[in-house]
Amino acid sequence: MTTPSTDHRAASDATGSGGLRLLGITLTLGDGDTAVTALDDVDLTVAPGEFVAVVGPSGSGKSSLLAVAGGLQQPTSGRVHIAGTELTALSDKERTAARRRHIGFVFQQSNLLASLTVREQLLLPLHIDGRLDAAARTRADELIDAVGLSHRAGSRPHQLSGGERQRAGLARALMTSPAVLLVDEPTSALDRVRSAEAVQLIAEQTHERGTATVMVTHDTAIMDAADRVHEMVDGRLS
Ligand SMILES: Nc1ncnc2c1ncn2[C@@H]1O[C@H](COP(=O)(O)OP(=O)(O)OP(=O)(O)O)[C@@H](O)[C@H]1O
Repeated sequence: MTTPSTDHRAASDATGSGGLRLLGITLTLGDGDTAVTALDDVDLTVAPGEFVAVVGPSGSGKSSLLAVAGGLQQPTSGRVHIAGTELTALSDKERTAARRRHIGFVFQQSNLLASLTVREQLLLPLHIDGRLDAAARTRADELIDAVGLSHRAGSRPHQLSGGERQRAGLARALMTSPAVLLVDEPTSALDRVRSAEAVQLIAEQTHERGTATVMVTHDTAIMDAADRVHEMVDGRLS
């Protein structure tokens, strides 16, 4: 039997200095006759500073992959390592804390808080962590500018278009420079120019800040911007 310290070393070795690693991930959803193998023995390593795109038909398991990689869903078997920690070995409470600290999510539904302005959405996570300083405020303003929302910094979600809400969600996810960034089809509500800008921003932040980024997409322009493209078919990644 290994000691906790040995386990920790093993976890660090699996990801080097950070990044994301999925090892032998299987996810079965539903029971009995209706059981579906959403993920079938998936291995994926994304190094810090690497931008990986995952493409595949509807129902192939792409959203399940992001949910497991981000600790939102425990796999049926296999291990997830993020930033030197084995996410799948943590308690629910520890996993929630690790998720807040290390992972940025950009989902199609931006999940913005209705009562906060765009700028407040970005500052809130740092405020909760007691890390809200002048540098954080400057970074918030830079990111709001980078996603083209400077004129909307004081607006609340109901005053924004769908594309603007998505861009605010992207800026918020980048705010804490997460070790791992998980993006679900970020461009569906964006026009082509905005979409290219959003992808460019994600690629830049990935490379500059050493983020391990996984983006699920159907968009060939995004595939061109990615360092690597994997295909998902019937829960298997190739
Ligand atoms: N709660 C659930 N219970 C049973 N099966 C599920 C459940 N959620 C998803 N599935 C099934 O798991 C498989 C993978 O779904 P998933 O949402 O990961 O695919 P996807 O590639 O993201 O699809 P899309 O591109 O349409 O969003 C599908 O066959 C889906 O029907």
